[in-house]
Amino acid sequence: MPRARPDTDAILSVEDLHTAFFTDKETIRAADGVSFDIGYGETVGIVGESGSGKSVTARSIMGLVESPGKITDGHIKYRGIETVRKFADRYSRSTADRTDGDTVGDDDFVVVEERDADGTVTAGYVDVANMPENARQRLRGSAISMVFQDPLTSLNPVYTVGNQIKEALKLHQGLRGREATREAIELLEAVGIPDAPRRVNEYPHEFSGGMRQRAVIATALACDPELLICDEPTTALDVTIQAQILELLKELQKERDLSIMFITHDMGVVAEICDRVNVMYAGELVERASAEELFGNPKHPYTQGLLDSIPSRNTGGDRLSIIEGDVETPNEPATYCRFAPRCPKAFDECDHVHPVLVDVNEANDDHEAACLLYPEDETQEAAVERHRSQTTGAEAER
Ligand SMILES: Nc1ncnc2c1ncn2[C@@H]1O[C@H](COP(=O)(O)OP(=O)(O)OP(=O)(O)O)[C@@H](O)[C@H]1O
Ligand code: NI
Repeated sequence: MPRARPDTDAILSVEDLHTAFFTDKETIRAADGVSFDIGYGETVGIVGESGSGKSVTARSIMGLVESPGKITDGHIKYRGIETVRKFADRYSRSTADRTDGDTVGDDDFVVVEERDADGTVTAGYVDVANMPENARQRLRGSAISMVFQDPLTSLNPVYTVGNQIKEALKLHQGLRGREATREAIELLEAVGIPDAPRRVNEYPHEFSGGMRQRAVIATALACDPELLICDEPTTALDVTIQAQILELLKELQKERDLSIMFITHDMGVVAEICDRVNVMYAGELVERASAEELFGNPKHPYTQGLLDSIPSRNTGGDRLSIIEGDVETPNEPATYCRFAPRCPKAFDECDHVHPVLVDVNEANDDHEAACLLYPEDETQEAAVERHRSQTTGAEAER
């Protein structure tokens, strides 16, 4: 059951997202029923091993899923009010004669929930999952902006760093000429690039790895986003530089009131930057909690395994243990626990019942795990029954 929380707390709500790749050989259910929220000004982590579906989830939000991939079901509700207003003016039907609380119907991707007395939209959302491509293009890189792992894929080697930032400024804020140059320099300074007035005229290859990633972040900020999606932004960098970039993101978040979705496979990085964490496995979220709670009190055997595998300083950086085996590719709808084959705590039912996210116990309503062991204060039988009934219920609805 999704937690009751006023909608307006979240700038982004992903609801039962299904994104699949249809290849000749197989269907890969890369995001298979993913739901989570990102609150205003919050940093939310998505963590999991390679192939668990983190990037596909991010690309779905950005409207960047490429063929043979497709969002097949679910909603991605973006509530940034400026954006909703812009889209409501442009796309929604007969906005003028709609009253408070009125929506434009289920199929529409702009939903206005509230207007004030003079008709200004005060609440609503655009549904990225159900947007036509032309609308998606307008959204992309404006309200939501993305920083990828490899800065070289985001920067074009034949243009100066400054020109790339200026291009974004022109596109999204209509700035040109000297005004744009001044703003580009300011952005480079904001991301901690020294000697910005000179470096603005340099090419990406003249920047070091860390400086390049700073330049990418500056470019992402050029459209003045409310939500920044970072997909492993520090993975290619050495530890010292990584720490600096994380510091920078924290500062920028405070200064610009950014919401951040942060993707990583590194639990150490999660601990460093995230307020809340979603743990992903084979296309599904298997645990979520505040970062403090997740690290202090991990409940899902997969999360416990991930935490045990954090390289420890005490062991000279050696991994304490690793989870044996690989993430399975989700080809079929899950009718069992996808982690069971690797799980040290698996029992018979894990092969036959699909676990759904449930509160881990009565006392804790902000910590959920998708594992038949929970709620832990119920008998094992009752817990299994709860998962069984919720899965069949959800399936029947479809
Ligand atoms: N373009 C594509 N065509 C076919 N399958 C794809 C494509 N992109 C991703 N997938 C599949 O979707 C699944 C999830 O991939 P995704 O890139 O989201 O994983 P990830 O969690 O981001 O992993 P990593 O940590 O390695 O970046 C994988 O099985 C992957 O093979
Ligand atoms: Ni990825």
